Amino acid sequence: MAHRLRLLRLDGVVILQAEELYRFYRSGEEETRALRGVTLHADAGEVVLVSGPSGSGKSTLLACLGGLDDPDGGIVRVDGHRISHRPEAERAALRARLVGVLFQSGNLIEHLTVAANVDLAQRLAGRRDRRLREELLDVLGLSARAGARPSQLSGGESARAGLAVALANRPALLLADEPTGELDQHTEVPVLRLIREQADERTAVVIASHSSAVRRLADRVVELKDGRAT
Ligand SMILES: Nc1ncnc2c1ncn2[C@@H]1O[C@H](COP(=O)(O)OP(=O)(O)OP(=O)(O)O)[C@@H](O)[C@H]1O
Repeated sequence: MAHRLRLLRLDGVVILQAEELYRFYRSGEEETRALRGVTLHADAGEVVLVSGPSGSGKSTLLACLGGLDDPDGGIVRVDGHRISHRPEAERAALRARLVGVLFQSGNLIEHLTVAANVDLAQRLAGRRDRRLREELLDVLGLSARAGARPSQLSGGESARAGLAVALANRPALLLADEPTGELDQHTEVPVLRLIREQADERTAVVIASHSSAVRRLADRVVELKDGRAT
């Protein structure tokens, strides 16, 4: 099985194409050059780790890749669709359909149950797939917690519920910013296993992380330094 999946990963279908991204933050006379010409590609089935010191631009890069932020220069394409340089509503619609986003700040809506959070992610993409929802909750060990609200979840359960939401539409691209940052080694394992399995289903995965377990999982590492990829 592992062999077959490894072969699938080698066929080089480019899912993410980010070319020469620039992002500057300005406030008064101050200018922070968060991204200075970053180019990054990810293939179907590939897990790319974005690594680098604090402030090197990792979160800014991931936000631009998922259309949460718009770069000042350069272009981002996901599965052939340009997601950069569009009005926010268009970026949001493309993101809902093509990109799963798992950020540390959380992607769960507090007043909705875990199941309703997954449903909402599907509705935003114009879909409804109860079976996939049940499958995700089952694989993530959350079936018994489907009716719980985010505030009632442990840290590990929250991370897994966030992943269920990120994967609710079988995204072409999964972006994760420190997905296991608040987890201990024990709870990190199932989250990373599911990310690997998702990649094996041909999703391209880009993860920003300091975790050595994520580094071991990655097929490729891109180092960021002062807004540049080295
Ligand atoms: N909204 C913002 N306004 C102004 N400057 C910002 C903003 N967001 C990020 N920056 C600056 O841009 C640079 C890159 O920040 P970013 O958060 O992308 O780095 P990072 O590598 O993700 O850091 P960390 O590992 O600490 O999360 C930093 O100098 C940061 O202070």
